[in-house]
Amino acid sequence: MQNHDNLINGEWVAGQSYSPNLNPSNLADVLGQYAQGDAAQVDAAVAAATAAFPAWATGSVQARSDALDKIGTEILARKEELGTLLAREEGKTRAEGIGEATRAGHIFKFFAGECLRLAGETLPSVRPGIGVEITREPVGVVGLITPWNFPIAIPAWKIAPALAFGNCVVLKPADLVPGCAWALAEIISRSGIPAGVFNLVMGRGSVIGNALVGHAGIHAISFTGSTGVGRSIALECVKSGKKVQLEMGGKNPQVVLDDANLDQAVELSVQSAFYSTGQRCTASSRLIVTEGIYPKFIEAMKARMAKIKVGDALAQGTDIGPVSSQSQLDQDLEYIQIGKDEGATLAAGGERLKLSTDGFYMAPALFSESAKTMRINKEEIFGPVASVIRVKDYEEALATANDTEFGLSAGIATTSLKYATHFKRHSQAGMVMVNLPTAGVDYHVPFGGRKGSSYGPREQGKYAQEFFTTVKTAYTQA
Ligand SMILES: NC(=O)C1=CN([C@@H]2O[C@H](COP(=O)(O)OP(=O)(O)OC[C@H]3O[C@@H](n4cnc5c(N)ncnc54)[C@H](O)[C@@H]3O)[C@@H](O)[C@H]2O)C=CC1
Ligand SMILES: O=Cc1ccc(S(=O)(=O)O)cc1
Repeated sequence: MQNHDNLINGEWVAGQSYSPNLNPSNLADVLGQYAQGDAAQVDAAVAAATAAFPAWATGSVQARSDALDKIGTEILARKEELGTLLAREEGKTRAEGIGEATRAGHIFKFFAGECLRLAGETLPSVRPGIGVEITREPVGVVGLITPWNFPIAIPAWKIAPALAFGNCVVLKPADLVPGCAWALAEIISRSGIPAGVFNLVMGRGSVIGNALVGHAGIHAISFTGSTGVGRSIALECVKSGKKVQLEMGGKNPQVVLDDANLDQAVELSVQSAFYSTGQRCTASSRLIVTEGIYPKFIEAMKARMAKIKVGDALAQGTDIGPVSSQSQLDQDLEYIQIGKDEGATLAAGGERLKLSTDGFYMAPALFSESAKTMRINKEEIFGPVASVIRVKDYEEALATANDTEFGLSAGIATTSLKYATHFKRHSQAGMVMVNLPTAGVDYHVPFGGRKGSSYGPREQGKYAQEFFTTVKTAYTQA
């Protein structure tokens, strides 16, 4: 069984101990042993990044661009292998895994271009004879803390802009899925980037994540994960004056109006509620349906859900793989019980499935007759569980959609231009979809939410420079 080490200052460094990386489709399948680092390794990684920073920050942008392009090219060339690894360690289907690896490759190539386009401004001063230049400089050494649900795309979409804009990186991936992050680090280690510019320290959040957040040598933290951890990280960062960016939970609404195309509304609801096992921050978990279409919608959803094949993530024909871990499965099943106890009707699914391999399988669940005040409609479940809320009309649908502490993505299924236009303007979400699933975003445009979903500048696209650079204003007397 291969040991996978941490990458610090260009060297592979053994962990204090090693943890097995288990396949959630088949617990008998162990992908390998992955290093558990400690606070001393975080210190060493930050020291290496600090030493590498001056040359990287002021060096050739062509060299940065070439390295990012090379990383993207290798990921794309190996997308099937990496996608298979991803499916094996996280449990999304192989097709979804290959799609995610492809996204990661495109992200590196996108930022290979972006680093050449980083622009400033020159303005006349209000005082005669003086010029003003506004430029962007890297922030410094950044800590990137990533979750388990997108094990290659989320590391990619934090690493690529960080490096493109001249920062040095310490990546701490989710303990549950270190395999893709390690494979990415291995590719980056051969890209021509100098030692210390990129470092990988695997291990527990409470050890490695905590040490990174509290480290005086870290200038900024970019985090994706749960709301509780995100908020505690933000507090620590504010105390020590670090820049911070958080992508956290969602309770994304999918509105379906009477005038919607029923087949399309059902398909996009199934896609965004249940695909990737519902483990996407952009998944729809509240299906808000006007009363004229409600009965037909419930029946059509049940019929469509009966065709979903839950199975081994690597098997041909699987639509939905397992839940990622025992604790996530326990959480999902607990919410099924909570929904029943609250009086919602379990219209389909929700049971633990025993298949031919020992994995964390459950049938996607749909609650009907649910109320917006129920816990299943207020708290992020992060599994293949959705509930339908019946509303009178568009106005009630919009108010219900916005009645949440989160605001990541929101969707509407309608053939009315009037309602679509109004929803785009009045939804309190950072990303709005018309006749499209709430999950399914492009890699080259901003990603992020409002209210409790996100904090700090947007990720992705050219907007990523807001977080990974700092602005300097320079005055010159001619
Ligand atoms: N919005 C999203 O994309 C995601 C949301 N979640 C939500 O979070 C719940 C728990 O999942 P977890 O993997 O446990 O998420 P988490 O928020 O605990 O972990 C996310 C990352 O933060 C690290 N971390 C944990 N504690 C830390 C600390 N004290 N200081 C610094 N870093 C720390 C973890 O090791 C991981 O790398 C899920 O059930 C789901 O509801 C989880 C993953 C992604
Ligand atoms: O990498 C994060 C990520 C990638 C994709 C999506 S979506 O499924 O396309 O919405 C969400 C987050």
